[in-house]
Amino acid sequence: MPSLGGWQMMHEVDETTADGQVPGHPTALSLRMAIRRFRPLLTGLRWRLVAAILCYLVHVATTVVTVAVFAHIVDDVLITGDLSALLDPLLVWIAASLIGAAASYAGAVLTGGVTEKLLLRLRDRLYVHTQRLAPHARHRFGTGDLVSRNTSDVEAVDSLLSSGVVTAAVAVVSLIVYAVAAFVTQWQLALAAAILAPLLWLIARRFGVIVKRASRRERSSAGRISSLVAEGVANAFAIQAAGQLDWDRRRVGRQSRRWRDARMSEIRADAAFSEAVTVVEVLCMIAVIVLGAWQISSGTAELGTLIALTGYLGYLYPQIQTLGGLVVDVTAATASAERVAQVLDAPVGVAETLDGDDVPPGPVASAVSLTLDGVSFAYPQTDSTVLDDVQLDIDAGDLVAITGPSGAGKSTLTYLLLRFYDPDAGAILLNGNDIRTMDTPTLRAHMSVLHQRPALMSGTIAENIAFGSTDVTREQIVAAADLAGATPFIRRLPGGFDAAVVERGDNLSGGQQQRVALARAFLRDAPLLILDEPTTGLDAETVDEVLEPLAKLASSRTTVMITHDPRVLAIADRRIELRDGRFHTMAPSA
Ligand SMILES: Nc1ncnc2c1ncn2[C@@H]1O[C@H](COP(=O)(O)OP(=O)(O)OP(=O)(O)O)[C@@H](O)[C@H]1O
Repeated sequence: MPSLGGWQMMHEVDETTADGQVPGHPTALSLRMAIRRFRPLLTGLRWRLVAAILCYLVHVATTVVTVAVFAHIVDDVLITGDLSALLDPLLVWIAASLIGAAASYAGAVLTGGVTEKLLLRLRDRLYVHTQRLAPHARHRFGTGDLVSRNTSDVEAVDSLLSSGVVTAAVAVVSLIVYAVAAFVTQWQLALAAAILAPLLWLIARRFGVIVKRASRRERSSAGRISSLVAEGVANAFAIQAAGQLDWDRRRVGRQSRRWRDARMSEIRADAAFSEAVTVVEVLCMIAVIVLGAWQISSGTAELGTLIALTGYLGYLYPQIQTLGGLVVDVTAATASAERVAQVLDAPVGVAETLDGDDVPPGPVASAVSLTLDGVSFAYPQTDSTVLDDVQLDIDAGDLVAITGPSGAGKSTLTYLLLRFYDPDAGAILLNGNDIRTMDTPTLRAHMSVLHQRPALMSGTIAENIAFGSTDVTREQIVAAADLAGATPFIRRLPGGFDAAVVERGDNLSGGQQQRVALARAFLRDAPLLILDEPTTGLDAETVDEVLEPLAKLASSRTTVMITHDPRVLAIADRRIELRDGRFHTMAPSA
């Protein structure tokens, strides 16, 4: 495993800059760029958005009708006292309200459908990309931060597209409709009301910038909190055993306070924006009422006209407010869009993995030889060579043990074999074929990997054994467990093969976990076995128990085994030490 420096363990690492950007992830997006970037997600959904907008416009039209009807009732019924003229406008009012309600409902359902579909698409794309990140890119983000980007940040992107687009389109068109209705009703009063409207727009733009800066810091802090919590939960026992609960609490607390400060900036800007808008609105209304009262007193306007105009303005101002709020919200959401884009822009293991999505594993050779031919490698954006022109030939069926000091590059070698990276120079050959010429799923179908800590998932024992194999029967699962010597302990579990395994297999002992992983490798039956410290952390007795099935598994396969354990080294055909970027053959007794 890549070593985690002591400094990192003891000090909180926060790479966030003052405005919430993370160095090394420089994807800064303006609102327009963010929309352009994610717009392809709307493919095939645009007509639904248009339909939703049309529905909302029908709703707007019905509100215009109801205001006009009310003005008519004031002038022709309430002022004149002619009750016989009341029925027709009332019927129109009721009909318009019913149509408006139905249209608004349809608009909400259509928008919701688009939103959910869009979220589904983005979540899927982001998660697949996250899972395929090159190891160095994954480490740079941190687990918790990636979780946060895959959950809350993804949702925020939606406000840029589906609901944002609908809300903006509806607000703009409604604004035009209400403004036209207001101008038709009484243009002088409408003009007085319109004079202050651009001020609202300027206020929204200004607050948008402030909120975006705060949102960036808030999102980045939220991601950092997720990372610290994920790390803390995973290391809870070690933290308590080392008496570091307080230290752990303090570092989460520090980040929580940063988050709170960023949230307070957002809250202050949001509240100030809302109040500024209200003040401007009140000024507009006062202007209209003063001017309207003067016109009525001088006989140039009727009461119904003034009521209709204030009615239209009553509908119009919320639209301006919505648009202004949208500018603020959507600008803030670009902070999340940036974080999602940063992951999507980060490098994956090898480019071919993305294209290999649906490629079924091709025919897998039953035996493979492995050659490292002058392989050199340095991690991207570093200049320290990990592997330097290494040469290795392993015949089909041989077991080669690789040892070497910490940081020598043993785990890196497994990354290269699995093609999370390609060598900078030289080639890795499987049966004489450069692995770069194979599609990644087929290449990986040739391999079983066993880690020091087996990758168990929540599910049942049987599901965990079957992980990585397709179309397997219960009999095959049991047979694999027999070969791994796992059946006795599995049978003792309540539920046997259907017993529950919790996240990371934490309800099984280290030896039991390793045997489930061995059973998994037996079942997968791949010709190349990669073992990365398979017995580290196991006591001597458990190592003895695991050793026999391990040797059995390796006996019919080509095996690369990273280990320092002398008992495990003893079963190897050859031992090689990786030191200073080169392989050094060790004497059999070493
Ligand atoms: N993601 C990464 N980005 C940059 N450098 C890395 C990365 N992962 C590992 N390294 C560096 O590459 C070198 C080899 O690391 P690697 O994890 O392969 O060593 P190792 O032999 O497996 O060590 P250990 O036995 O301690 O697990 C180390 O110097 C390490 O710091």
